[in-house]
Amino acid sequence: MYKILTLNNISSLGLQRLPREDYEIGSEISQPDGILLRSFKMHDMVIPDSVKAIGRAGAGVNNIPVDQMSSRGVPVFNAPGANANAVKELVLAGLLMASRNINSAMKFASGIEGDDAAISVAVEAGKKNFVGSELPSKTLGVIGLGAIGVRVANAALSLGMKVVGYDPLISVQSAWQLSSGVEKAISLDHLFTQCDAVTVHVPLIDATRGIVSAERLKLMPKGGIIVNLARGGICDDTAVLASLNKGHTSTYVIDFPTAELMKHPKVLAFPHLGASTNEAEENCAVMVADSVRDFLDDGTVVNAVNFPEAFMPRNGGTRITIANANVPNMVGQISTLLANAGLNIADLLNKSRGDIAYTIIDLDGDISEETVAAIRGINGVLSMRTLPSKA
Ligand SMILES: NC(=O)c1ccc[n+]([C@@H]2O[C@H](COP(=O)([O-])OP(=O)(O)OC[C@H]3O[C@@H](n4cnc5c(N)ncnc54)[C@H](O)[C@@H]3O)[C@@H](O)[C@H]2O)c1
Ligand SMILES: O=C(O)CC[C@@H](O)C(=O)O
Repeated sequence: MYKILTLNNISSLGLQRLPREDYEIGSEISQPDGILLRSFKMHDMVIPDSVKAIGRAGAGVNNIPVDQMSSRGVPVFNAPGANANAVKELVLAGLLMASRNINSAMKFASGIEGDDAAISVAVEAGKKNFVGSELPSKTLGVIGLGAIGVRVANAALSLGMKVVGYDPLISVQSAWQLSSGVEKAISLDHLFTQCDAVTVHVPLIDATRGIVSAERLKLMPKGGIIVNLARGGICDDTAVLASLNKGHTSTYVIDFPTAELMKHPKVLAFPHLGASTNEAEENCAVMVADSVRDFLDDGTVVNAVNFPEAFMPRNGGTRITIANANVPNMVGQISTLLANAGLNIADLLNKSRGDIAYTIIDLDGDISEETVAAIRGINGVLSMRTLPSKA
């Protein structure tokens, strides 16, 4: 029986992927084998040694101490692309709200008093204050062309916008999905110079912190719109507020409000709503529950942010899995210990990613406690699991 601790509400459709005869799930579980979460901040939490896998029902993993988990040989799974459409739709909503002054116009409308005739007069007199502009007359810059950025760029093109993209690390899959109509910016500065609106879709990491800076905001034409549904910190909020106050930037659409941002009239603050659709919550929960279950049951690794992909069909015998530092002769040392114990290797898979290597070995016999301890004792082994044979 595996124990799963949930740190946030996880869609029941996802939790149903973990059969109750094999999985105990709850928010108060001690010594869990796995953790499922959404935006819970794990950095200040003591993560029990019992934890073998962490599943983030979403895209961003900046709330999880991924490096610490890597050093313990614990994979962190996420749900790539599972909420991308939801975020894309809210980005488009934000762009439309900003370019048509929808928020201020609605506030104006809801403040009108009087009978129907008076309202009609006030509406017709007041609407001139909210004249907007149409998307096809504008250029959108998309920073980060991953699951969300590609969808935003393609959708904006289909709405008639000119679209300029920037992603020096774009994946082959994203490059295939990106419309050929999206122009490539040669640098971030190049992008800001050309764009009336800029939207960010990058993870919050050292390299992306503050990339929307005072200097870059100045490169944009007057009246620009900034959209940040990625993470607080990617835009320098102080610089954006200064630009709003000068009238250079017209609107800041943000999914990560702060006290200062919320009170600003030119800020459209959403309550971290990008992924909050039934569809996205279900997609994320199902995807990540499947990854955690496949890892706990079979040692399979799919959609981990810190481990290589690894899948080997079960051959029926005992399976061992080992995560170790990606240095020479680890597999050699492991197989020597198995041979010394008289164990035959029926099948073996070894993959690496960055500093981590991961090995799955199916054995013809049962492994003893002594051999497990000897493998765990090899310098560089981060974690080891023994999975019982499967009929
Ligand atoms: N508001 C929400 O509810 C919500 C929902 C989902 C995701 N997000 C945020 O959006 C981010 C992106 O999500 P995604 O699903 O598109 O992720 P993704 O991994 O598919 O895409 C991220 C892209 O950023 C690119 N990138 C990385 N560093 C870069 C840099 N320095 N400059 C330019 N590009 C860079 C990568 O190459 C990749 O293509 C997540 O990390 C998360 O923080 C927010
Ligand atoms: O879980 C959520 O509601 C938000 C998730 C989102 O921020 C993500 O990074 O996927």
